[in-house]
Amino acid sequence: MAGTAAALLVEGLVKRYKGGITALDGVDLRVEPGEVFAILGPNGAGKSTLINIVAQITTATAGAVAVFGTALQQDPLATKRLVGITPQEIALDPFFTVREVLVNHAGYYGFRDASAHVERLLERLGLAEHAHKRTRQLSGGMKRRLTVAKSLVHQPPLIILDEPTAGVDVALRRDLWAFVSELHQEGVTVILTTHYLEEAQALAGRVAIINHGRVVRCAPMSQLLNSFGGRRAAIQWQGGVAKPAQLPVGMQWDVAGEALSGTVDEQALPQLLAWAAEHGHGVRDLRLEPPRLEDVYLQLTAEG
Ligand SMILES: Nc1ncnc2c1ncn2[C@@H]1O[C@H](COP(=O)(O)OP(=O)(O)OP(=O)(O)O)[C@@H](O)[C@H]1O
Repeated sequence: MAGTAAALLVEGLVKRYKGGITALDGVDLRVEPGEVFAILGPNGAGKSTLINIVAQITTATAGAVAVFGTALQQDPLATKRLVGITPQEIALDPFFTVREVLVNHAGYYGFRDASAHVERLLERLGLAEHAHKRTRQLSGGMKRRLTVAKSLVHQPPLIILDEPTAGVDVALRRDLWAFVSELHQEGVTVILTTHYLEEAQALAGRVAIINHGRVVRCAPMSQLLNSFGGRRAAIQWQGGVAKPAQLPVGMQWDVAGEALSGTVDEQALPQLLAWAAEHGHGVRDLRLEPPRLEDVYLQLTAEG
């Protein structure tokens, strides 16, 4: 049923490395065509292992992977053509020029005349003026751009970006994500990992949080944020206020006694304001922010 096939289907995936480390401990995931899907988790959670299995850099100990209905184990070559993967570690041949890297990579996928697409990628990723340079002459950020371009040279319908913005400056991060959004609008399915949670919150429609090789939560972003009861709150008092004996959990009193901030339970805030009114403490400023992915993430990964 090609029409209803998931862009990526992962079932019961297990990976045990030699030496006994279980990096994936039974992972199930289904990413629909056209989604932007974030896979998040602490260092060592198993994200890269999962991506490396899909990229066929490493093999699974157990479980199954299918891309747009094609089983990786049955047809590894066809699967490879359907996915473009930007690995976390940059590995580029130092002796080729930027343009050669892309043309050669297109050739590897059987594209004889990929020049128009290669030129478009060079242009769009800000690499055109560096196209004649050997890769060893590139800055880290430029290498990162080239790695992304390389993963797109065969025009795959699914792209997987493993921390594409690790160690790159703000301008490039913004640029890369704008490009990813463009690809998404063109219908490409995007799976990404990042430790910049605000970026994941802005981009992804759904999120899977992985910890210790297991999916601890998989949900639409809005659902995940709404499930978190806490709100970020910051209060400034009119003048100094002595710290109350019972402070709401998750809030900090500043040293001067003029402000209170932190993550507060929804019920605790009215109680705090009632306490302030009772004691005649005026509120100079009160700010409430919607929950952040970071707060939900920290809660879920701490429980794991
Ligand atoms: N080639 C390998 N041989 C042995 N153990 C490995 C290998 N690669 C990864 N591991 C281990 O598997 C576990 C998962 O690592 P993985 O790189 O998949 O995590 P990650 O979620 O991508 O982490 P990060 O956010 O740091 O990139 C870790 O304990 C790691 O040390």
